[in-house]
Amino acid sequence: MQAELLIHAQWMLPVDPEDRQLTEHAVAIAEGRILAVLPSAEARQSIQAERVVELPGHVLIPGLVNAHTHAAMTLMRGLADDLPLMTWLHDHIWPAEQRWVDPAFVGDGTRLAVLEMLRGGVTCYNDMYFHPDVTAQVTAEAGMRAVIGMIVVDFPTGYADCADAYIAKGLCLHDQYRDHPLIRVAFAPHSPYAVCDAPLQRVRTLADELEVPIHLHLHETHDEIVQSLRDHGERPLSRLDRLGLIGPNLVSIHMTQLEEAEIARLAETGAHVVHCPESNLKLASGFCPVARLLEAGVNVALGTDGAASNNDLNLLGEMRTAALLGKGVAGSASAVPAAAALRMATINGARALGLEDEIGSLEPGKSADLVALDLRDPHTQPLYHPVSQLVYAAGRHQVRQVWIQGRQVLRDGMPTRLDTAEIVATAQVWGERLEIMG
Ligand SMILES: CSC[C@H]1O[C@@H](n2cnc3c(O)ncnc32)[C@H](O)[C@@H]1O
Ligand SMILES: [Zn+2]
Repeated sequence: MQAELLIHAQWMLPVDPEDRQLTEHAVAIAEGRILAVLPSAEARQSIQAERVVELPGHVLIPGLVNAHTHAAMTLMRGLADDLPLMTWLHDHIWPAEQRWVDPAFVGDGTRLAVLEMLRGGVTCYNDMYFHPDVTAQVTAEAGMRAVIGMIVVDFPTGYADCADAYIAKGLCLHDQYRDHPLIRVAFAPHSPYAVCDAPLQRVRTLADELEVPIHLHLHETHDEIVQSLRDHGERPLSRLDRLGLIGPNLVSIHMTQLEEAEIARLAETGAHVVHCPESNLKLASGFCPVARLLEAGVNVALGTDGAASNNDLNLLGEMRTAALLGKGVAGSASAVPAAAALRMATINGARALGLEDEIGSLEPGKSADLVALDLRDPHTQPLYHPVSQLVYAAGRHQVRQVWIQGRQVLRDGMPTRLDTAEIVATAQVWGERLEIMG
């Protein structure tokens, strides 16, 4: 068999249906796709490769999927800490966005986010932010994969002035990226409290027509439920159900407030949940019942949320937090085991975004989106189970090599297509501006 690239790793976690932990295996790649996953000894005999990479002491995993973020908010990292959601949003973040967010802000903030995520082994992210055309362009230039939100809110911003205008701009973006190999789009109405019934119904119709996901914040806090009961006489999930939005293309973010019947409804309709444990902890929003959702058969993915409420875009850290918090919330040490956390950060994210056939596991036919971490550091030794070291002990500095569609975007810890010094210097200029102008 001929391959362009053959990667031998000491350990491999393919995130296949059996959750295998492989030793001394190789991945053969051609035209950006995985041709085969096989024992290294066999690969050395049967595969003629143009390039061979040896990774002793490394674990090879599928690229991580950050299933919910606001990439450009990296420029607001640390701007308003230690506040509850509504104070944080209304008194700090939304005023700062009205003042500062323009295409230049989004371009520079997204570049910083893409750099941070690639260095942390994230190869695909699901975004919701203003000027998504800029987010898409910066991401594609960096060779990264993303699902870009066609955002909708009822209020005017520098990006659009009413819900119909947001939708119109989103549809242009959809047309622009129709056949792009790395960029997909999804509808991203902010939340049930920021979008009224008519545009939500329009989003549902268009999402069905275009076969794209609907990505929105949902049941993030107890206050959101109280407000919906007051304004609509029903809980947000019930309102969305009545409007026809609950189904297999719904990607619901947060879900910290859930009753048993609601969990059953999510399972029955095939809706997805994205758990953002660190943002939920930092804003004291509540606890997503991850173990109960998984048990009920709901697909649960993982997201960081934006860097203004986390404050990093570290999906390795998010896996660890999800595994630890999942046990605490369920009152069971066997809830959300390491392998489940890894599934949430890979294949479950891919499934939520409609990319399950393309990414999320190391299986023949899928895109070669791969991450290698060096586990020879003292704090990941000795090694009994690679998945345990990966989820409970490894850090982002151990991410050494990253490929997306077989193209190397991180080599020996250094980005191949981004200028780190320039991106950091630009972020510092924005920091000074935001700090001085208030
Ligand atoms: C319409 S662009 C996205 C919008 O969402 C805001 N945002 C960031 N994090 C959260 C969160 O956890 N809950 C609700 N809204 C959030 C962001 O600042 C943008 O305005
Ligand atoms: Zn969010």
